[in-house]
Amino acid sequence: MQTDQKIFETIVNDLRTKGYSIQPYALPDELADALINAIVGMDTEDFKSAGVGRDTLHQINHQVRRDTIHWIDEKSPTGRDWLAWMGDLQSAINRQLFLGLDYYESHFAHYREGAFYKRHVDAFVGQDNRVLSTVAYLNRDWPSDAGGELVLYRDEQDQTGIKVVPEFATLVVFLSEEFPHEVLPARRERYSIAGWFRRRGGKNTIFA
Ligand SMILES: O=C(O)CCC(=O)C(=O)O
Ligand SMILES: [Fe+2]
Repeated sequence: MQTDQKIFETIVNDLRTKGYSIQPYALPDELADALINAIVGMDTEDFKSAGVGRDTLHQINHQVRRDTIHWIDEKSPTGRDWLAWMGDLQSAINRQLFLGLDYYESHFAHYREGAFYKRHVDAFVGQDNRVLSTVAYLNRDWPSDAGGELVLYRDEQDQTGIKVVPEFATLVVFLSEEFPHEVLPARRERYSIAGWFRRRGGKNTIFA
């Protein structure tokens, strides 16, 4: 069992050398358990169809994504624990990479059987202040033939990508502007938390 600090250190080093990090068993068991219990215990009306694009461009596009989402806040103890843990990761990243991250937003996501999210980037150069994307998975014993993998592409040209199985407690972190990615159709219900570390009012210049 690795300590949180050790995991954060590995993530920081991965981000520095590759711009992304894939960490199985990253979330503390207790936290991941509380999160999956929270998500499964929610009513379906607590989840909204997810949109595409920001602000005025925000629209629901079922050709692009079919997940439903629920934003996480500090009202519940589990929400607080999650945001505190990601806050510790934010501090570790800022200490070593000087990204000046000052805000983290995240939502539960539920992909029903057959749901997907087509290839996209989470932020556009100069248009957004999303610096790092994060995805945490909450599916115990995900079968190898169940699909639902995240495919992370190294750049616009990459058509092969790196496949990530959405297995319980795995955490993925990557530079939002750099890595196109998609979610392949899942053959069973798929639960995750997608989130973004942001820097208000500033562009990402460190990796430019
Ligand atoms: O669930 C995943 O693996 C990725 C989700 C995603 O790309 C997003 O919500 O922007
Ligand atoms: Fe995404």
